[in-house]
Amino acid sequence: MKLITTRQDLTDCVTGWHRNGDTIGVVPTMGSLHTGHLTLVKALDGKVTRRIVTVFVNPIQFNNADDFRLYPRGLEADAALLEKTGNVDVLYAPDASQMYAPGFATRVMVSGLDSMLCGADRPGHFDGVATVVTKLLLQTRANIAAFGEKDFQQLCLIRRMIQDLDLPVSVLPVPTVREADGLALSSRNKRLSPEQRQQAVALPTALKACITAMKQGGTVEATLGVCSNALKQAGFVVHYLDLRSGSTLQPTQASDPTARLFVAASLGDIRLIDNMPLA
Ligand SMILES: Nc1ncnc2c1ncn2[C@@H]1O[C@H](COP(=O)(O)OP(=O)(O)OP(=O)(O)O)[C@@H](O)[C@H]1O
Ligand SMILES: CC(C)(CO)[C@@H](O)C(=O)[O-]
Ligand code: BAL
Repeated sequence: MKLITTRQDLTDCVTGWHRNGDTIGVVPTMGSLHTGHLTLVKALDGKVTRRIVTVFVNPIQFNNADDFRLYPRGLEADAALLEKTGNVDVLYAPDASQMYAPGFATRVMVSGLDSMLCGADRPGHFDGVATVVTKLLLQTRANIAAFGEKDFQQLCLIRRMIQDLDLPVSVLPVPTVREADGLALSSRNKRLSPEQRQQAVALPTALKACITAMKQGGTVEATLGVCSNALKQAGFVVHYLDLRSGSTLQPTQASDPTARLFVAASLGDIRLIDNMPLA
């Protein structure tokens, strides 16, 4: 595996690959890699001949300076983990000056999807995501890009953006990878204290209980209320808990076959998200 940190070296590399008839898969990440990320890389098996993992903690998608400052980082450990998996050709880890030259003034905005759920909670977040993902897709010239369903709203928004901008790349969605107790793997989990880690299991547990209650005929409003209280009792501050249509993320009913339950909630200053389909 080659570590590339400049745009020019990346361009040279992918230009050579395309000339040789290779197809390229990319897994965009913010590093501090875990099994969820490795599952995204594995999902590219048999679909492409070259694989790139990008690691870039994108400053413009953070609406909270402390969240950016405290975001877990560790490029050496990330490189060692990817090296061990043996199926990554390039780890692309640009620094901020490679991505945002002085005077950088452009934003990609996906209206509608960017202002609900996490977008309402984190103003500007999805403009930052859409902008950096556009740049990473153009820089890597990827044919396929893998994204996790753990960040389901991000996945919907990126699909919309790729379609709207005619970007020549297809999206590979990957189901959420979970710990044995159900907690979705997430880089921010590394910031949880042992006590918070125990509390955190309430997140998937409450979602599952909520889904069961809705399937048994409980009204959406009442069921969400019970679930929200369970989370508060476990020590969470709940930012949103909502049932949305799986394609457009509009509010929906339990009878909708694409209905998904979405949650964002914090333990201390650590904000976690999760989602599960009803069906
Ligand atoms: N548990 C998981 N299962 C499947 N995909 C995941 C999982 N965790 C992260 N991903 C995906 O990996 C990609 C990179 O995500 P990112 O680097 O932000 O990691 P993360 O674990 O989501 O961190 P955090 O949410 O704390 O920022 C995204 O497409 C994300 O959806
Ligand atoms: C897609 C992404 C790498 C853009 O910075 C980030 O939002 C993430 O890791 O999900
Ligand atoms: N995985 C989502 C990136 C973020 O929280 O900024």
